[in-house]
Amino acid sequence: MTEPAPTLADLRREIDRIDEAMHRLLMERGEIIDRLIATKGTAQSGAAFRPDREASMMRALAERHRGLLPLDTAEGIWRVIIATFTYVQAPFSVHADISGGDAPMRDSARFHFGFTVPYRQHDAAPSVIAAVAASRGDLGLVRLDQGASAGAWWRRLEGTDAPKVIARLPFIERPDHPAGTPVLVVSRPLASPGAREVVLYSARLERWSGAAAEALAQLGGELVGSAGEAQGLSVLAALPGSLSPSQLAAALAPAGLGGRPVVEVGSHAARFSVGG
Ligand SMILES: O=C(O)C(=O)C[C@]1(C(=O)O)C=C[C@@H](O)C=C1
Repeated sequence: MTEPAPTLADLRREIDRIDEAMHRLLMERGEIIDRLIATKGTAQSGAAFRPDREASMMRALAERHRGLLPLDTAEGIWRVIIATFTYVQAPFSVHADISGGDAPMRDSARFHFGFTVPYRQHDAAPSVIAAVAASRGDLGLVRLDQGASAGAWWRRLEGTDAPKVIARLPFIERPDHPAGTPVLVVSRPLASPGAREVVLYSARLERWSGAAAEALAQLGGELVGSAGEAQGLSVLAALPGSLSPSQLAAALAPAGLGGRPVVEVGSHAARFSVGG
């Protein structure tokens, strides 16, 4: 005798059972977060965001994901869960540079931080960085694909107490990501060390040089920003964290590196992509 096919009501009961279990697990997750606040000392630091932990959680999610549910949805759900549990530990706002348009920045902010976290618009990156510097634990989002028109905003990150880059979004890169605008996340310097697989440096070049860009690429690095300044070019360079600033300086030498020291302005987890 073959089993009778389940009825619609049977299948809906299964869905209700799963939904209730998921909801109970989320509430249980909230209880763990409640205990974590004391262990982590969130109240003292005023900032709960741990980008290195989040990058590894998002990577694990992408690696185990299977089945009918699109990865976009699974990623979006967990972004909202993690961001909201960050927010309930210590409220923060997300400040976005919308000089290249509000829509992609709003999509990125909402996808990665949900709707509970306030979204504040700024007409340029320096104003985002100033807002972050004046806050206790806010995050700033600056677009990476605006070219020279955005100016050398990363120079505002120079100095020990100045905000720093702490993450690059999206955590899971892929073609057709629903919020795939490349964005750097800026915060006040983290109390605990963040991810350092990629370290970002601000430097001044005398001129543009293809040979320098090529040497940087051979080290596994890249120029992620450049903008003209009074004498030469201000650049934002990304370098694997295993390499030293002197290796960066040697790679950039064909471009006439100089005028001021190479300065670290932040770091983030290794970029991770799926598909494509
Ligand atoms: O692991 C932590 O430190 C947490 O605060 C928990 C949690 C999460 O909800 O999983 C929230 C915020 C952090 O950015 C990372 C992860």
